[in-house]
Amino acid sequence: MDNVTDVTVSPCSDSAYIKPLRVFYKQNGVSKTWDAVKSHDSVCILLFNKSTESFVFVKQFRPAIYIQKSELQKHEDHWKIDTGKYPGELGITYELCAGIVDKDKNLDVIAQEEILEECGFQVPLEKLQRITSYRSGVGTNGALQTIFYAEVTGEMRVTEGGGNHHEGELIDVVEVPVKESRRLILDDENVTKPVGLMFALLWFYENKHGACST
Ligand SMILES: O=c1ccn([C@@H]2O[C@H](COP(=O)(O)OP(=O)(O)O[C@H]3O[C@H](CO)[C@@H](O)[C@H](O)[C@H]3O)[C@@H](O)[C@H]2O)c(=O)[nH]1
Ligand SMILES: [Mg+2]
Repeated sequence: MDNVTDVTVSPCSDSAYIKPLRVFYKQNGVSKTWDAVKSHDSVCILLFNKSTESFVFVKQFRPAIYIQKSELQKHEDHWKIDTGKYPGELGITYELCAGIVDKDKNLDVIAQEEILEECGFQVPLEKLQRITSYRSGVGTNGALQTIFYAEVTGEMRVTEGGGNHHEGELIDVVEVPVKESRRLILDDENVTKPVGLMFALLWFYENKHGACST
């Protein structure tokens, strides 16, 4: 998964996923501009496997994280990244199972499909608990992310997960015992992760921890 080579970066104006835009406006009569990205909303799910008393996370290579941690070298109209100096592992993250809202379906249905596709569990809709929603960014991208919680068991696992291979998704499913996960909230800054994962764990320890035996 971290065997990333031949990295080239170019400007982007015709994406199916994002729209980089420049906003012109007046605030209290003063002219201003702001550069922002319009993108899909998303869902994510904290999955707790009761059979193993572990959280089910996904690990994947994230180009956005990788370019942020690397140095872009200009070559005419594009950039290159030296993968000898900046190896692919820089872009590997631990995340909640998550997916973009790019279909006209209810959020819980999208979450259910994402759990099956990425983690291999068949979860009935009534087992999905909506926790809350929040803006995933405020400076450049204000998309809405809705977070769910679901408890699963070994019997609910129907595939190995791993993402949609037709779309080229390459996802490792990792289970981290509840006992070891607390360090992901504050202590382990070397694990690259989104704030939603940290929030979800705090929510679990605050609201659910008494429900399991650890
Ligand atoms: O530029 C792109 C963007 C997406 N894809 C494809 O689209 C899929 C999208 O996957 P999906 O699982 O639906 O969404 P995520 O990439 O997991 O992103 C969601 O989950 C992330 C983790 O919470 C959030 O940061 C994002 O905002 C949210 O959209 C990818 O796997 C690719 O197959 C591309 O090929 N190129
Ligand atoms: Mg995803």
